[in-house]
Amino acid sequence: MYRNKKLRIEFLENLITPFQLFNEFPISSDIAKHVKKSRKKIMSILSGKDERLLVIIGPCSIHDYYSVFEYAKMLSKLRSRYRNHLQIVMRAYFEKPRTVSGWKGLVLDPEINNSYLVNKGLRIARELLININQLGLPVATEFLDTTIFQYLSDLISWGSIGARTVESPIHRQMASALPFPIGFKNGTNGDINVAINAILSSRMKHVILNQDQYGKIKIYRTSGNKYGHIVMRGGKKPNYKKKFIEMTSYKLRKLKLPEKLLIDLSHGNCQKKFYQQMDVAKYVIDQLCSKKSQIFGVMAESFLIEGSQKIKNKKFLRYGQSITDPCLGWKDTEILLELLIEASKIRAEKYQKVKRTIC
Ligand SMILES: O=C[C@H](O)[C@H](O)COP(=O)(O)O
Ligand SMILES: C=C(OP(=O)(O)O)C(=O)O
Repeated sequence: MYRNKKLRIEFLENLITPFQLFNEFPISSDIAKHVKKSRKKIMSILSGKDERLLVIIGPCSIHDYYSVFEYAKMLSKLRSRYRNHLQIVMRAYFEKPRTVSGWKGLVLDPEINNSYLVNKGLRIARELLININQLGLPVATEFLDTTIFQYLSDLISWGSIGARTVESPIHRQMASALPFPIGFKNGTNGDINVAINAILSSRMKHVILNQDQYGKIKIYRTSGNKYGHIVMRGGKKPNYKKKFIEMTSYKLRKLKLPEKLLIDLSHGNCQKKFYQQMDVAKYVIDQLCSKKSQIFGVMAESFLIEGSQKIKNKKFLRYGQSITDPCLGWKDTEILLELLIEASKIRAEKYQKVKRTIC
């Protein structure tokens, strides 16, 4: 085995190229059209042309193909039923940023045993992304390793830069290259300014070093992404309440940035108590119904079975339950979406009334 004694590294194996993976799992023209359309719809919601509520929902992380695909099939039915009022996008998170250490997600370690079969992880992720999109369900993911986006981003409609990487220039620069809206989380300590700086930075052109389809490292100029926005995810304390929304809006307004906010019902906002996502949702719904709000969407963590389980041998894991943050179960997911659809309807009615009065 190759070891470079001058560096603290040990060679494991060659990474497949994006070209190899695209050949094994090509995107059909129908799926490409669906992704393009979904991105446009999210952009329209962000620019205020589309009044529907954006709902980004799904497991905290993906560790198993079958349970996630079962969840996707159930969610896609609700997406069709609620399409007039909600734009539902499924969370499919394959990379997990850790506060200190822990399982790094399906792409890095698909066997969940520190074997780091990254090529296998990429293949599973791409196949799953194709099949979820095939259901007509757009997909959201977090981009963590700056190499990975070349393999999967053609199948993504909304991306996230997480609370642990939002201050990283490299991640902001990567966001400036991505052709879809990006949600920047506030920092884990609750700092909003790091996310606002990320929005500003990702709107600019940058130069990045990255591989091409054949694995050759190139120097690229990015064109900037005008669809960056903030995701309020709380910190040590929640930040979904009115005073935080108003304060963040004010900061955005002063910088002439769109006053558009997405509320993460989970993470610091539910203080990792999964059921509190429902309480956060009820508060946000009140906000949505009471006046024309800056909130254009919400994010929730949900899976087939509520809660979470400890990581153990893959064979003994409970089917459909998170191995990272605890999630709402399917029943509560249905209830949550019903609540959100009511809020979206009330909001749309009010908006129509205002429009009619103006006319
Ligand atoms: O979203 C998942 C987790 O909150 C994130 O990966 C951090 O996890 P950790 O604090 O358990 O490492
Ligand atoms: C890791 C996540 O969130 P955050 O960066 O807000 O902790 C997540 O959404 O899975």
